[in-house]
Amino acid sequence: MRPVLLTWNAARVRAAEEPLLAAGAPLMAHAAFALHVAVARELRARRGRVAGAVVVVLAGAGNNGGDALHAGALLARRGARVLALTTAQRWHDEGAAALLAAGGRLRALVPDAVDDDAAQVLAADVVLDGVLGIGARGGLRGPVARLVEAVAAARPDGDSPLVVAVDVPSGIGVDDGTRAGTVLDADLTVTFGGAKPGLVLPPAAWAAGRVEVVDLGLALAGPADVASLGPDDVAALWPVPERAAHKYARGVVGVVAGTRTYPGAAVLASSGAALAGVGMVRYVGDAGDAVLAARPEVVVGPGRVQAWVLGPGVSPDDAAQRRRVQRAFDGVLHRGEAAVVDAGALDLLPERVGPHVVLTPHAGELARLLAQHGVDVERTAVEAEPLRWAREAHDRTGATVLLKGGTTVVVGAHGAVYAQSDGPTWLATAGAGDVLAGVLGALLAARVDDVHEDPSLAAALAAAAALVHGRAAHRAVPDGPIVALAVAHAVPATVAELLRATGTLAR
Ligand SMILES: NC(=O)C1=CN([C@@H]2O[C@H](COP(=O)(O)OP(=O)(O)OC[C@H]3O[C@@H](n4cnc5c(N)ncnc54)[C@H](O)[C@@H]3O)[C@@H](O)[C@H]2O)[C@@H](O)CC1
Ligand SMILES: Nc1ncnc2c1ncn2[C@@H]1O[C@H](COP(=O)(O)OP(=O)(O)O)[C@@H](O)[C@H]1O
Ligand SMILES: [K+]
Repeated sequence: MRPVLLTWNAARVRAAEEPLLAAGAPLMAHAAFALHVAVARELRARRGRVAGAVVVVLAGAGNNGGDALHAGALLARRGARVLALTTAQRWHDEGAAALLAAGGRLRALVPDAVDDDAAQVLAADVVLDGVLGIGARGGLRGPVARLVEAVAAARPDGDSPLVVAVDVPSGIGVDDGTRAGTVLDADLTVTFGGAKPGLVLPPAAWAAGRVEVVDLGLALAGPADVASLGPDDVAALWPVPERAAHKYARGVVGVVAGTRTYPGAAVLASSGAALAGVGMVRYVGDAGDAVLAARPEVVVGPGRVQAWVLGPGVSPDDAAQRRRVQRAFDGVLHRGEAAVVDAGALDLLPERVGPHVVLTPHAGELARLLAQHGVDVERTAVEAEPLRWAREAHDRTGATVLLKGGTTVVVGAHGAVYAQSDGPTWLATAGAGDVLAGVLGALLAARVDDVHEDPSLAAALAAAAALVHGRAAHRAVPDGPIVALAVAHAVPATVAELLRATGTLAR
């Protein structure tokens, strides 16, 4: 299983490259060699051999183009028919010379015949996207932008040719995960020295395909800029009961969710918490009958808790539930109880809280929350720059922020940032967020003391909850429609599988 994927901003990668380049390390040769090995492997898997394969290299002006041209040269030496289309006024001289010496061809894109060039690209077995790398400023422009648009339009299902992005898909926001204009969606990204944030952050990450990191021996020290937890990491974060454990020691979650008229959210949030493994779930509200019918182990009524799940299904006109949410916030502010703040509780959030409070908005809710703090931003703008706005919400509230979406972004204390893409798109269904809130509540209840000791842990737990939630959806129904309660029911087996795989067993 995959361990955590760490990513570093362009400036940090460059800084780490510098001493090696100064010492004469052949980084580009190394990068290009690894790139050609990956492409050769894909070609062999697809068509049996490299010789005779048609390879188109899109080569920009910089070193990214140099990597692609050198890899093209190595493929040409193995018998591939390689054509490089240069996309700028200049190109990497050494890379171009190597390609020509190996029998490859090179010519400039024809601005007036973009459709002809697009046809060439579409007829290839593989395309190397080496237009822009970490030196990109903004998106693709000019003829290459039109070429990529034409190719994308003719390749709606991401079919042939295989697209391999060199270092990053050209034109993505390398550090912030934005997508300015058209990007050629890759099947595979071969990235050098260390992964980049844009390869895991939405929406750019969706253009990266599978990501392979080529180790260049860079000393990338200190915390990563953005991390993406893998299944391996969850076992270390998950609270596995000790032999001496009892239910109170394992943590109690208090759920303030749902109403008598809308009990569903209460059931889903309570189920998420109970099935994630917690000492006890207390439900506080008017939907106790429905909760007990679904989950007889839940205790209905107030009492001491370590963490709250506040807000799923709490409507603005339910004064009683809103009072209960506010009472819970007293415990959060004065007794250090942790909390997951979702949906209807978001507009009751105190002005300033700590990172032991995790907000779980989707993009629309985040826009509304920011509006409460005087920041005017539309939902679509949040979707275009999730990291930026999740960070803004963290800075303004002090809370850890888990922004839900196709890729979930978490921003927490001490610069902790995670991006998780674990769930199927079927997960975008009513009530799925309520289950996630419950699962996260269970983790916070069990580990609230650790969170107070290391506030950035709340972000890691939020990322772990998103990972388990996403994998539970896959397990509930592989490749098909799911309902929220089925996701909750798949959580125990999902956790068991992750713990087993790492040899972490309860004592
Ligand atoms: N420093 C090194 O020796 C290494 C660099 N490597 C490669 O080098 C890349 C970085 O190379 P560079 O610094 O040359 O940068 P890039 O190759 O990303 O591109 C820089 C060039 O593109 C132009 N440009 C920037 N944004 C543009 C836009 N939106 N439209 C059109 N043109 C634009 C710039 O003016 C410049 O000429 C990495 O991504 C990686 O692929 C690897 O070979 C590993 C070693
Ligand atoms: N395109 C998508 N692909 C995968 N997961 C998604 C996608 N869109 C949303 N999700 C996930 O689905 C869940 C939906 O939660 P939410 O919007 O809160 O719904 P609800 O409030 O009805 O429970 C979240 O976990 C979110 O990350
Ligand atoms: K590229």
